[in-house]
Amino acid sequence: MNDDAVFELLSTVEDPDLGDDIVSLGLVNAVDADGDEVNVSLALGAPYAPHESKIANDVREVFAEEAPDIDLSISAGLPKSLGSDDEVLPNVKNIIAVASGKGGVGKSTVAVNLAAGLSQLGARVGLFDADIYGPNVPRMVKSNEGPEATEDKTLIPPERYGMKLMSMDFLVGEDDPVIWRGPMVHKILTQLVDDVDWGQLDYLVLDLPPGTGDTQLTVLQTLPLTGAVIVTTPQQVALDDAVKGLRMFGQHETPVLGIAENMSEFRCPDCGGRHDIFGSGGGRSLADDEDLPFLGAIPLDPAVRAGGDGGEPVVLDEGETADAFRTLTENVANNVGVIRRRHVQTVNSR
Ligand SMILES: Nc1ncnc2c1ncn2[C@@H]1O[C@H](COP(=O)(O)OP(=O)(O)OP(=O)(O)O)[C@@H](O)[C@H]1O
Repeated sequence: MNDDAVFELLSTVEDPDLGDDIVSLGLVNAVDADGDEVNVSLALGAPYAPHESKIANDVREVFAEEAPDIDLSISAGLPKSLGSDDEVLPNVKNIIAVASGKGGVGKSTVAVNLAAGLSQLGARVGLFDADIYGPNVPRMVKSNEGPEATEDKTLIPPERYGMKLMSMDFLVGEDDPVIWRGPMVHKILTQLVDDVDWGQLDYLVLDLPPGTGDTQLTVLQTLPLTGAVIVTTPQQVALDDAVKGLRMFGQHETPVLGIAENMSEFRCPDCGGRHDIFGSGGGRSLADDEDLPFLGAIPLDPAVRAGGDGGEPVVLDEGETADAFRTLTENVANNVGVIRRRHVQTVNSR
């Protein structure tokens, strides 16, 4: 088989999001056909995202049907020319910030379950609790041990549920009130990023503090974010604040991966009824109004709080709420993939 024949087969594989085939979109980095052996390198940027796995599977299927004798191997990754030349976190493929306009809407809960969900899919994940004023991620994953410091003062993050963890909570006592001024926020955040040995990661999930203050600004200015997930509850006050968060990311040209609606409906374990305690559908209509993806609705479920307090993310369980978190995780990963592939496509079509 020669390169042209390989390209012809590849051009029958459609991208599920971008509405064209992978060859026309420029998503084939390279083809190496040598007799019965064919290597294909695809420009995929969101490891374990279901839609990107589907693209790779579709390629395998086309070869299995049309050229069953070929020994096919597929590698995936962004072309080198597009790889980040950022000095900051060069071994981290994607950085996802989880943000909310308003406090208490479940942003940390979503960040923890998203990170655990990505890890459950098979990805290499880091979870960075950047909520310096109220770091509660360690409790939500029951991580009692802090990082270890090596001789050259690098911090080795502890691991829970396969995720590498870093939190302000490891550096200050749990009950110490933290009062940081702007420049200190900047210094501590850059240290937490630079001095930590994250290793190779597919996704680093950041739990930002609520609102649009110093920390958010510092993160936007210092970290090469892939995109942001905005968490809101369905009621109007939360939605109004979520819009402010959206605008902040817009001003810094950070893509928004979508809107997640938390504490959606309450499923009463006693009467079996469904109650909209904070209203309903607000997250979805915000997403529609802003022309952004809706990532999913997480029910108001006592198991979520118990999971948070008990240190076991609900996404790792069974049931409807766990399924809702899994759907959210998959949608986030798929949208990371869309951002990555669209970038490849744009650069290729220049
Ligand atoms: N879907 C849910 N069902 C039930 N309880 C929830 C749900 N989501 C979050 N909670 C609970 O609500 C509380 C607040 O959640 P969380 O700490 O994640 O919010 P936050 O937006 O990160 O808050 P902060 O503003 O302090 O950063 C926690 O006790 C959490 O367990």
